[in-house]
Amino acid sequence: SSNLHLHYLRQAFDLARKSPPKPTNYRVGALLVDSKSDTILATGYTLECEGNTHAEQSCLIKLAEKHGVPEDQLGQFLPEGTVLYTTVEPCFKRLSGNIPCVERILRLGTSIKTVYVGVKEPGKFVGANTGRKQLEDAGIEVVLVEGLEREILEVATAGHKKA
Ligand SMILES: Nc1nc(=O)c(N)c(NC[C@H](O)[C@H](O)[C@H](O)COP(=O)(O)O)[nH]1
Ligand SMILES: [Zn+2]
Repeated sequence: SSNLHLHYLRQAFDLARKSPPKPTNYRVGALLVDSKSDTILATGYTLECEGNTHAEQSCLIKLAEKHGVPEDQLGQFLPEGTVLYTTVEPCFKRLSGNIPCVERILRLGTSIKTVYVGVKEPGKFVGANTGRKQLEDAGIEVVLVEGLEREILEVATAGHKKA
């Protein structure tokens, strides 16, 4: 139901506000949820984990650490109904050259079945984000959850100089 999605997206939004503002990225929050048991498997926000990390990436790193495996081996430990909530859609390209989160999601196989997104990525850094099609082509559903767009973008761009 949409208010359940909004409930989790609001939690992701609260996480985004913990991210240190930078002019070169967005402040994003994310959650991995087991939709079958309604359990939060991991939380994450931009720059939470060591290095130049994304919110989604931080969720995966933390959960992989919990299971004692490298991030790219996490697929086997994710329950069937795992879903990802992220305030900004997963990146498909990063100006830093780091592995994009769409690729991090795809290499886990089909364990993540749906990605719930608060807003599409603005074009500022990498132009139009084509990640949604990559996910859908791999059988992963991408759902835009409406209602927090303005707040999400305000927090995401807080480190950018005012236009
Ligand atoms: N979904 C998402 N989660 C994040 O945690 C984050 N920071 C971005 N941001 C997307 C943006 O395109 C990249 O931040 C820039 O392309 C710079 O790349 P780096 O972040 O330095 O690797 N997007
Ligand atoms: Zn990313």
